[in-house]
Amino acid sequence: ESEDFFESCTPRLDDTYRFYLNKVTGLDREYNSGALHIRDLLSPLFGTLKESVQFNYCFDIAWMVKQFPPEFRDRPVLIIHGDKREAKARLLQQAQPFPHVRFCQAKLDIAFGTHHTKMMLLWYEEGFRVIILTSNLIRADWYQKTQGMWMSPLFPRLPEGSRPSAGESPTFFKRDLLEYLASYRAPELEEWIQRIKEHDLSETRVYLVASTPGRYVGPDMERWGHLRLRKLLHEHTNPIPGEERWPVIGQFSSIGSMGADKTKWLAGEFQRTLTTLGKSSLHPSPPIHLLYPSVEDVRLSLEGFPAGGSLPYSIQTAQKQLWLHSYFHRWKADRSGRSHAMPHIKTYMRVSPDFTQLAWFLITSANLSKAAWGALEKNNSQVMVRSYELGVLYVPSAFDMKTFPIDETPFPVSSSTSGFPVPFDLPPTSYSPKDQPWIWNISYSQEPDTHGNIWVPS
Ligand SMILES: O=C(O)c1cnc2c(S(=O)(=O)O)cccc2c1O
Repeated sequence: ESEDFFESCTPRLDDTYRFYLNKVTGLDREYNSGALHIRDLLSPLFGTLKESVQFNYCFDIAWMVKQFPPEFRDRPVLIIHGDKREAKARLLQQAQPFPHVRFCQAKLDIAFGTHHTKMMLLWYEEGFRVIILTSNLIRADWYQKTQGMWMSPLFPRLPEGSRPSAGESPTFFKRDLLEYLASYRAPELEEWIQRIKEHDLSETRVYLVASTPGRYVGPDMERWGHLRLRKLLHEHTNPIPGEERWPVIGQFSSIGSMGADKTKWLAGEFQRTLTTLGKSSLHPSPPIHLLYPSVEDVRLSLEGFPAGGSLPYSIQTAQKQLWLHSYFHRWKADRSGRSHAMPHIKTYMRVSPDFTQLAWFLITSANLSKAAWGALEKNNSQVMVRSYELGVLYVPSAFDMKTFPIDETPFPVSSSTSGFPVPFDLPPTSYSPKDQPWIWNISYSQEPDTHGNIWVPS
């Protein structure tokens, strides 16, 4: 059957978790075995493309078109973006030479909201595939950064006349994806909602964790953002003896305003979510490790200081929350050969005290920000979400396991392990007293970066 054909001749991919890193230019080949470039994702080896949708934040349309193989380069592409006014005009102008590229502007009616969601809907002759990822559609995001993705199986078409609810997965991924797409209330997405209804998504083993802008009350509060994550952890994980010693890890590439102290959001509602395990009413305070690159990590990276152009932590925000930086750990990823490939991936997880097991793992577009995850308001009777975000949650119960063993040597990829390929080194490395978090709008001119340059933002 076509899936076997494609799986057999696609690059040898571990397809237990379907979690992949982007290829990084300049690494030993072993560290890119099992990693994927955008041209791999769009290759005929994964399907005979008919049409696609690209949800993203930042686009280089001419570069994107070139990533499709020649035989698919004129297939219709729908771009879902959040640009308005002049930015929208510039984006549409980029596609002037490409009549097969169309646009849909996502509604952003709440201030400071952005369309961060990164997803590919790929409609093939053979069926349908979904990819949820962290990379923008620009060359720099696919060159020398650490990025990740979840790639769905090939979803076959349902037999004619199947009920729309057919093809549902044990994780209700089909219902949840359709509800997310419906939340755009965009006419251009109607035909895609219909197409997905006609396919069998039953092999999906991840839960969708999405954010869509709005103010939510009552049961709607648990549909999006961190309260959605809390609900999934409550329902689909189990309490662990000694769970107060199981650290939480948050890893991200940008940081919003967290308030004057940790009780305002991070150690309050957000920590309550990240420490949820099953229906235990305990509210443990396990260690929380936050991974965000230091100035030295950026200076010594493959890209050098320009890597910091995608780590937009501003001095205006940082100076209001110096308390946050005591949680920070460096970006160190020798296990994937990516210690010098700055992270644009975002991951959150709960690990065992000896860092050999996972209680759950999330890859998402969501950075450490209230805009992305949502914040409770009105005496906790309402939650406000500003941005579109999208990620997938792995829980052991969806893989008939109690916990995920961690694969400490994920590269070169090998089909033998059943371990989860956590992309960075565990345990995390705390900042040294001299380390400072990378801030993108101040100067660094004391020591040159790997390219011999200094950083003087305009
Ligand atoms: O991937 C994204 O969704 C995303 C969003 N925003 C970014 C910004 S900024 O809009 O916050 O200034 C600055 C640099 C990189 C960014 C980025 O990579």
